[in-house]
Amino acid sequence: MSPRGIKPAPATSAPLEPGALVSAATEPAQSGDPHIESPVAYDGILLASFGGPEGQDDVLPFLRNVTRGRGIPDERLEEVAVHYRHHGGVSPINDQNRELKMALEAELARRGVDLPVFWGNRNWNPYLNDALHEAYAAGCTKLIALATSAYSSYSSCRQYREDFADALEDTGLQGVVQVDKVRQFFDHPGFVTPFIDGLRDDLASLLAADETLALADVEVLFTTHSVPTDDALRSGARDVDYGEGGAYAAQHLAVAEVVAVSALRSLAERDDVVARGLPDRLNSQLVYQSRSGPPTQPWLEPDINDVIEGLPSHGRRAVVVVPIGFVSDHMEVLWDLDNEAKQSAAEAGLAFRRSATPGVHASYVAGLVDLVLERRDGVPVSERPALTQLGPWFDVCRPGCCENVRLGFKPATAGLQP
Ligand SMILES: CC1=C(CCC(=O)O)c2cc3nc(cc4[nH]c(cc5[nH]c(cc1n2)c(C)c5CCC(=O)O)c(CCC(=O)O)c4C)C(CCC(=O)O)=C3C
Ligand SMILES: [Fe+2]
Repeated sequence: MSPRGIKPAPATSAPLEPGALVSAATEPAQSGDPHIESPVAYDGILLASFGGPEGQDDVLPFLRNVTRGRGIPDERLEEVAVHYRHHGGVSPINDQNRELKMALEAELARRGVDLPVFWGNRNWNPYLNDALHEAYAAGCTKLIALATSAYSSYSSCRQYREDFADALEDTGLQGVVQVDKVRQFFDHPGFVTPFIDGLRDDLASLLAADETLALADVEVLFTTHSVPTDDALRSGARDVDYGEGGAYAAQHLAVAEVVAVSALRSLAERDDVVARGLPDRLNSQLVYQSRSGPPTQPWLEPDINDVIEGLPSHGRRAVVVVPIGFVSDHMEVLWDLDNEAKQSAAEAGLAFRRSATPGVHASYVAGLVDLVLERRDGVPVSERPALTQLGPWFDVCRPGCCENVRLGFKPATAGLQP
């Protein structure tokens, strides 16, 4: 799929202060400019991820890391641990990142780009501290980070930036090593294309498996991680109203629309599909999964399982779940979708497909390299690919971006303070 709609910034729905786009960037991440349009001599890539346990003995220490500072008792953590216990205490996420690192290295080599990749996690081995030590030992002091998280929210944006600042302090490398971060890439064609391909293939496969089924009988559920509504409202930039659910929801809704329209357009080229009747639009909606936190705390809704349960009363006979919030098949996908959502669909008598995540899809890997090079080379904003009106997102996070009021202010790299 070729990138459609490469268009000039600024985004209509994310107004900036007057003059904010006039870029005279000499100072990368400390600049007041949201986009850096002059080259920066990065000498390494920091692949930053969540991390996960790799055996039963790792599970509790890992969960204590994830929830540190929030005083959650071990017996409550054991409830969450069930998902990991069931899979031998092993999260698939680390192997997925090992594969991604190798795929990035291969793509960089193919393009003749001489940038080493250092991998570090927020919550498990290898930690961000390890990656920074490794980078510094290799002589690298200007790092551009790729976090395995595409959207704007505390968990998917700011928490990474805070943890970079923390790791720089821990390692004594503050002021020695610079850590910038590529823009949130929710609407980058490299990230979106695998979902379009996946939805197209899953719809075609549902039709092939049941000759009485039409596209009008199918509901497409675009799913992402629920977050506290407080966090969602503060996602993006302070002083910009992105509507209910903040930038987090707005970005997902915009991506869902692109994926639905593009998959349908691509199915319209297939005679076997057209013969079964082509609707003007797919039936689709955005749903949320994997909520945690106390029941009294509002999180984004509706929950995917509640929605699946109600689908038969709307005449649906099949469901395709498209995990647009996730970059790979980690535990949230394996447990909450391939296990729970699939079960909900079976109970509702619905045929079920779960679309692929980007993983190491060639377009995703190439897109991540493009994101690094657009910063290294200072590609003008008008030439950066973005499939929604919200992007291309900021290189330098705006003041207050994705802040967390419960945890309070913490220093962060790659953005403007506070
Ligand atoms: C938006 C978002 C993403 C998507 C972006 C991205 O992909 O990064 C994500 C990813 C992930 N979340 C993961 C695991 C966990 N997340 C937790 C807790 C939480 N996540 C949240 C949000 C998100 N999380 C939130 C708001 C909380 C509550 C914390 C609070 O109350 O402030 C907890 C604690 C226990 C619990 O609360 O359930 C665990 C164990 C794993 C690893 C999976 C594996 O091992 O394969 C991954 C990739
Ligand atoms: Fe999470």
